[in-house]
Amino acid sequence: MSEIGAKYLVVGGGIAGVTCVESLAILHPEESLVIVTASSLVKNVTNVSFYAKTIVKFDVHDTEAASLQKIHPNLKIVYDSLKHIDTTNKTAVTESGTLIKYDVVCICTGGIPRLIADARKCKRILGIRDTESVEEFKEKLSNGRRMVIVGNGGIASEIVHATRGIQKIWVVRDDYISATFVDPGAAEFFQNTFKHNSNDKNRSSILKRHVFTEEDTLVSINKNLKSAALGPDWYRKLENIRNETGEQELQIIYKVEVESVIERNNSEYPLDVKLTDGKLIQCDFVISATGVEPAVNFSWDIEPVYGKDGGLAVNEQQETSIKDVFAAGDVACASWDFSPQWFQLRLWTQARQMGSMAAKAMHARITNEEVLQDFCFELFTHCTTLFGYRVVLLGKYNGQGLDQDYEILLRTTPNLEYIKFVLKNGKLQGAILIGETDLEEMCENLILDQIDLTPFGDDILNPDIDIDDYFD
Ligand SMILES: Cc1cc2nc3c(=O)[nH]c(=O)nc-3n(C[C@H](O)[C@H](O)[C@H](O)COP(=O)(O)OP(=O)(O)OC[C@H]3O[C@@H](n4cnc5c(N)ncnc54)[C@H](O)[C@@H]3O)c2cc1C
Ligand SMILES: NC(=O)C1=CN([C@@H]2O[C@H](COP(=O)(O)OP(=O)(O)OC[C@H]3O[C@@H](n4cnc5c(N)ncnc54)[C@H](OP(=O)(O)O)[C@@H]3O)[C@@H](O)[C@H]2O)C=CC1
Repeated sequence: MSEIGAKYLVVGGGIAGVTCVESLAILHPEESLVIVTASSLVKNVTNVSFYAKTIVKFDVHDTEAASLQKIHPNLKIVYDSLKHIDTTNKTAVTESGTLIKYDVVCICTGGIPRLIADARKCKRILGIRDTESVEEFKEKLSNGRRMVIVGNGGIASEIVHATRGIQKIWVVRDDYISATFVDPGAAEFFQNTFKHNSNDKNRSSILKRHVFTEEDTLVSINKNLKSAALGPDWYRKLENIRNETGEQELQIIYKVEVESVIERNNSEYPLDVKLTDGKLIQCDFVISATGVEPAVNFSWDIEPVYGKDGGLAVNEQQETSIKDVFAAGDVACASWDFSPQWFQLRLWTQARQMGSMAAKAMHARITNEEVLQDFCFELFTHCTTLFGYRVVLLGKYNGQGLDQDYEILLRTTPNLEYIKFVLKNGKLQGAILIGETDLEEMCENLILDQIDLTPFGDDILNPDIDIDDYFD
């Protein structure tokens, strides 16, 4: 067994692990650091642009792990998987038997797709996580005639938008699409893009503005995982794939789940998918885009506390229940008392923020300093692209956790923009900004400063009034 030692140990080469390494390189370049990564490619963030103080957009690429050595002269890279961690004696052992002694460790092992139940017995049910799974999906796409997509979050929305030349049956358990990210109004806004060409320059801008209340609007790695999770733009690889079947077709089936998937040998289609409403769909394969499971795929001398979602419970310093063991990214379950406008969603942004926070806290532990939680945890922010539109989500954008006690202010211009403000007691709690709204910074300020907007009434979203002037 080979043996190495380091002050800092980071496990996982996804965005959380790499950010942790990069931050430690800045905070403590003279100290020894080891990263254990199962893949020679790690994630790298570029083109960081700030829409506002906490609203950040960036690109994510694969890069050779060895390139990390350029930024950290004392970095050692172990190309292996963590097998066991002994938190009492502060040692970690990898699959091929390397023993690593550490002072502080950060677990960044990410997540794996949480698939529908029958996936265990059927190879035609696919999850999407990494480059390998996309390759398999591409192969199925180019030969398939009909696919069923299950789930109503980011991956399902992107697949529906990006795929062509195959029949798509999208099975969602909500009564509107893309429920993880948007509300029924925004879903309708997106669905117009299925019917109209959003690039049509002659579209008429009909403007609607209305104050809604809740009642009005809302119905109410593991060891086999060799590379990190994909991120923005992964679906572009799918855009040019067509098969011989011709026209694209999309059918959305609402308020149902998949009851069972059965393989058939002597049938036109190899799969029978039975839905909870009794309907039977025949198809070539099923995409299960049904969320993420934290990947705690190694053993411990002492089990740490887990969060409700199976992730490693971490406090505001990203430390687990075991001293000197930190965790960041999809594997972690945020278990502190959140600020009113923040909550956890497993996203690039949060993996990066947690990786950076963990590095600061690990450094503070080694140097006996105190560190406060980073400001970015004050406000939930997410910038993405859905159905070809820029989408910025801020704070409690869907009224999450606000009970029934909030108001919605909405402005929408079909095919152009959809703006939703969530207000409680006259103060902005969250916002959905779809399109080039240019309202990000103003919304960020209004949420963070909790300014009473009652005096402005509906003018806050009046397109003829430059609301920024009020606050200058
Ligand atoms: C298809 C897809 C599209 C996405 N699109 C977006 C998007 O548009 N915007 C967005 O914000 N987020 C997006 N996400 C989510 C985002 O990719 C994740 O939240 C983020 O990558 C998590 O980073 P991570 O570092 O925690 O985990 P991962 O990226 O999963 O990295 C974990 C790493 O740890 C390694 N590992 C696992 N176990 C071990 C072990 N025992 N020993 C050593 N190494 C190990 C893995 O091989 C991997 O390299 C998307 C996710 C998917 C799957
Ligand atoms: N543009 C972006 O920002 C993107 C982000 N991602 C991220 O990647 C990760 C994986 O994406 P994804 O898989 O789409 O996960 P998400 O968590 O975004 O969405 C999962 C969806 O599946 C539904 N679901 C869960 N279990 C079932 C089931 N048994 N039957 C039917 N529906 C079910 C969930 O419903 P319910 O909410 O009711 O549980 C939810 O609508 C997530 O962390 C996501 O945030 C992925 C792609 C794009």
